[in-house]
Amino acid sequence: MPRPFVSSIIVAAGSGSRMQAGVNKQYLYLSGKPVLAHTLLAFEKCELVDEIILVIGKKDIDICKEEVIRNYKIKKVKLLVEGGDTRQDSMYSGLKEVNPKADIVITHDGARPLIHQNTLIKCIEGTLEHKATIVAVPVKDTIKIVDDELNVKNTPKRSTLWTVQTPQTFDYDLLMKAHKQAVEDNFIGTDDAMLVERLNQPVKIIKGHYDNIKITTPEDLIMAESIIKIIQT
Ligand SMILES: Nc1ccn([C@@H]2O[C@H](COP(=O)(O)OP(=O)(O)OP(=O)(O)O)[C@@H](O)[C@H]2O)c(=O)n1
Ligand SMILES: C[C@](O)(CO)[C@H](O)COP(=O)(O)O
Repeated sequence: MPRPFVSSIIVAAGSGSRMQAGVNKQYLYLSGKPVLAHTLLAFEKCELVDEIILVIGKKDIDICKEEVIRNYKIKKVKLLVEGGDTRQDSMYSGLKEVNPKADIVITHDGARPLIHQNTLIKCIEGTLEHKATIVAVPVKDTIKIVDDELNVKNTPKRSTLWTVQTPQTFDYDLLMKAHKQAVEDNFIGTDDAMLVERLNQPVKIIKGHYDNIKITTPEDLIMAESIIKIIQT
């Protein structure tokens, strides 16, 4: 089989309200580089990735071009796309701009800067076989289902629970079909896999790493700094 064309969509157009930084969290500095530079450099370095569609907020165009793309010489970014109101809207805006010759689309949060190279490779190779793969790690805590008044309703079996991250990687046509169907049904999900699951398409887990954290609240930045120090020693 010829080498597949792999497009990546990186969404970085959120408001970062839980970070309360006054600037989009993707431009906060982590170990001397903007968070988004770490994320983009991982995709730039991966030989299996052919292009990056980067979805950003309108107000971030200058900072993104100057402080990230130009400073860190990110050559694979084919297009900057303006994001939407929800993560799903942003992703769909990016998906519409993917090179139509793409076989596989690998989606990722701009706010997950610690993605490992071996995970990217496992995602792409796994998707050639399974059409839909998502990175996840087994849940370590006991999880409770609760009602609106915080009464515990039940305790699911922990061995069936996994915490889902990104990348989430799909056959291009499948992901496009899933997003179009979600728009038609007015369905909003918190990850791309939910849209694919609605089509009754099996989704396979790729076991990832606990340190692929999403920078969401201020303590996540401190944690990410510590993880980078450990990796570098
Ligand atoms: N309308 C949106 C919302 C989210 N995202 C992106 O989706 C990823 C995951 O979202 P999250 O970390 O929850 O980001 P925010 O929505 O920015 O955070 P918050 O909920 O704290 O406002 C982030 O890289 C974020 O930039 C996006 O591109 N467009
Ligand atoms: C896609 C995701 O990162 C998987 O964990 C997550 O669902 C994004 O959700 P958020 O509400 O935008 O943080």
